[in-house]
Amino acid sequence: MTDISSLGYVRVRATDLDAWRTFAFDTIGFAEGTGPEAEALHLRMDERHARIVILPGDEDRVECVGWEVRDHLALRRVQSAVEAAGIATKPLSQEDADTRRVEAGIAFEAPGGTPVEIFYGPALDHSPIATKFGNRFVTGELGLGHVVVPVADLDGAYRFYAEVLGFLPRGAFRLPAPPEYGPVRLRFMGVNPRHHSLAIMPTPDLKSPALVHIMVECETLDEVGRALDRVTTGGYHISSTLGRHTNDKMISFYVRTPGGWDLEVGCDGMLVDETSYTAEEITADSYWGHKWDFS
Ligand SMILES: Cc1ccc(O)c(O)c1CC[C@@H]1C(=O)CC[C@]2(C)C(=O)CC[C@@H]12
Ligand SMILES: [Fe+2]
Repeated sequence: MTDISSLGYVRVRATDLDAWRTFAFDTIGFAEGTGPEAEALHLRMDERHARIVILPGDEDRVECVGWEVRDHLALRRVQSAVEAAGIATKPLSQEDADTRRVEAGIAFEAPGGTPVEIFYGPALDHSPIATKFGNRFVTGELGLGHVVVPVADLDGAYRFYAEVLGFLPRGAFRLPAPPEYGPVRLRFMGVNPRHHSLAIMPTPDLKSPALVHIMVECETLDEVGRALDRVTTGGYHISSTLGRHTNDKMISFYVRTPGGWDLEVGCDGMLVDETSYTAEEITADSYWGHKWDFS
C-alpha cells in the first residue's frame, strides 16, 4: 500500500488573476482563503488554508502538484524510493513550507515533467468556510479531487507512479488512435477510496508543465447544476456537457478555466473497496452526456 494518502494541493501560475478571481469565487464558488502570499488567490474547499493556489506569473502553467503523506516517516520512505529510482529530490525550504502551510516536504520532477511535491503536516484554518453559494466540497480522506496530467512517455510515467510512488492502478480508457500507434491508454490511478486521484494522459507534443484538468467534487447534484448555470451565464467555454462517467460513476461537467485547462465539477463519485477492486478497461467514457467541445 502506498504511503501517499491523498491529493493535497495544486499550485498554478496564471497570467490573469482578475479573471481567476471572478471564475473561482463568483462563478464556481470556492471560498476565499488566506495565505502569506498576498498577491495569490487561495481557493479554499475545507479546513485547509487553500487547496488550490493561483499565483501571478508570466505564463499559465502548473507550479506543483502536492501529494500528502501521513508523517515524516512516510515522507522519508517516499524520498528514498524516488532517489533510488534515480530522480533527485530537494527538501522544501522553511520559507517554501511556510507558504504552503505545511510542516515539511520535498520537491522533484516526475517522469512526464510534472513538478511534484510530497508533504506532511498541513496547518488548518478553523474559520467558517464561507463559500458564496453555500457549496460544500467532498475532500477529507479522499483529498482535494483529481488531477489529469499530460505525459509524453505513458509507460514510463505509469511505472513511476505505480512502482515508485505506490499509486494503485484503477483502470484505463483506450483513446481512439491510428493502429500503427498501438494501444493508447488514458490511465487512472488512486491512493485512497476515491476512484482516481490522478490520471495520466498520453500527449506526444508536451508543452511546459501542463494540466489537462482538475476535478473537484460537490456534495450534491444541485450544487453541480447551479455551478453549470453560473458558468453558462458567465459565458465560459463548456468543454464538456453534463454526463456520468463509467468508471468512477461521477456526474460532472467540464469548464475551461482562465488558465486554459479545464475544471471538472462533479458529484456522486463511487468509493473503491480495495479488498475486491480489480483494474478494468472502460470502453466508453460515460453512460450518458459528456459531449465534448474541443474548440
Ligand atoms: C473517462 C474519464 C473518466 C473519469 C474522469 O474523471 C475523466 O476525466 C475521464 C476522462 C474524460 C475524457 C476522455 O475520456 C477522452 C479524452 C479527454 C476528452 C481529454 O482529452 C481530457 C478528458 C478526457
Ligand atoms: Fe476527470
